[in-house]
Amino acid sequence: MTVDPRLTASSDPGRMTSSRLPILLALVFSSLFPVFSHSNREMWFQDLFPPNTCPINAKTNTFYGIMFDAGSTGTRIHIYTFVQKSPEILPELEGEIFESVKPGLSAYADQPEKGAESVKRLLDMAIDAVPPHLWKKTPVVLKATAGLRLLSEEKAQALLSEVKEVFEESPFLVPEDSVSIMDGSYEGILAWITVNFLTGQLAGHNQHTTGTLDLGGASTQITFLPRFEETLKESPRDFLTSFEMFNSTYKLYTHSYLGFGLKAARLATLGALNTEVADGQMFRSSCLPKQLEAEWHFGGVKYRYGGNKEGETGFKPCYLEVLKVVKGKLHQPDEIRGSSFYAFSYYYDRAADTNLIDYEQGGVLEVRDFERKAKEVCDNMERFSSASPFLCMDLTYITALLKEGFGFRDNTLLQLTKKVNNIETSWTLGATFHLLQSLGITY
Ligand SMILES: O=c1[nH]cnc2c1ncn2[C@@H]1O[C@H](COP(=O)(O)OP(=O)(O)O)[C@@H](O)[C@H]1O
Ligand SMILES: [Ca+2]
Repeated sequence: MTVDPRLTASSDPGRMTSSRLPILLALVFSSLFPVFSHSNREMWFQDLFPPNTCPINAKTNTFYGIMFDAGSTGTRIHIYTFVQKSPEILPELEGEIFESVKPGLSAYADQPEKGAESVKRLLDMAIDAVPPHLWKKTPVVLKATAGLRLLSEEKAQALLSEVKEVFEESPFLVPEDSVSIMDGSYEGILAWITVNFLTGQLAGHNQHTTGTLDLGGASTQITFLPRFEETLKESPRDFLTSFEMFNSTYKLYTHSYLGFGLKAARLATLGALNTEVADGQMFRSSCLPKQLEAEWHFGGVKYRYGGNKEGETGFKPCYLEVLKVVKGKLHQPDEIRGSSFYAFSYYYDRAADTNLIDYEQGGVLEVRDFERKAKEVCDNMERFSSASPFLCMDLTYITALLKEGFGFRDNTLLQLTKKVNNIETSWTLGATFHLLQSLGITY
């Protein structure tokens, strides 16, 4: 078994990223709202917060937003702190407290109360982190992604309503719709907002925004701002979404492919996705070590899997297996071939696991680096036997997804990033902006 490095990184309860982003964020905010001056300072507030709550006479104050990411492999809490030092100065995103638990909510499909308990444990951290006098003004929201999308409506609803109860028993502000399954297109858009906000790209006129690639356990998203008319014309209608934030409208290309997350892809490669699993049934693959036989739990189901005892193993046969999962299944927008993208989640984790990038710093890779590493691992499985038995399959899937799925070139650049200025590159920050905007919360 490999240790998910994110687990160790996040096992320090109450870790507060000490980062302050005053300069960058003040820059971003002021460019987003360039007409700011003492006399028209309401201008930017009106965009972020409705005028009736504009803190024109507010003194220095801090406000918080709590966003839960109920992912397919884990549940995470992000507690964001914003500081507004004076009415003349724009609020700053001061920091983030981040913690996670495994497994994700969908693993509690048959025990919704237990699932809600895992949320409660994380929420208790927020009770410690947010000063009591601000509890009532601090919104708490949970958005679930692909894990819950794959459950039956009934099981998903049971989990969500247990979580809602936990929220309602808490001292925080519980907005309407505080617990829901997020639409896949929002997942992509909000991650794009987060990354481009944190890197200061939203400050200009959308000239240099960067596309984002998120590879979750159960689904994967691709999002970018099209530059060419062709892309707008040639893309399926539901891949293009207009989204308003910070007083700008972004017409983004975004799509979430359900069942194409890394762990769902393992099952698809094994031929076990969306099938009734018979008792004791064994799923074999040339992407796994020959002698391997083991069990794996995902989404509340137990799978038995193993290597091709007699048959072939290695990169070539593995690539052919994986290709069946992606070939012809994804839309390939021409314009992305020459662009560079930010990539995170499992792209990051697997690159870090195999020393393609530094775990803390991240790095820049070409698509072909994943292929090179996949060959190295798959053709020498015994050398990598201490790592996850799925390492070869995962790297091969990432290679096939990028090349044959999305149609990236071998030399397309990927910026692997886990954090920007000490803030997690997660859709949750974009979602928190959206939340604050809709609630008109400032302190
Ligand atoms: O806040 C975060 N920052 C960076 N990576 C994250 C964060 N939250 C989750 N991840 C990454 O997301 C991946 C797991 O995907 P997830 O469980 O969210 O599945 P899903 O998106 O398909 O529901 C892992 O690579 C994990 O490290
Ligand atoms: Ca996710």
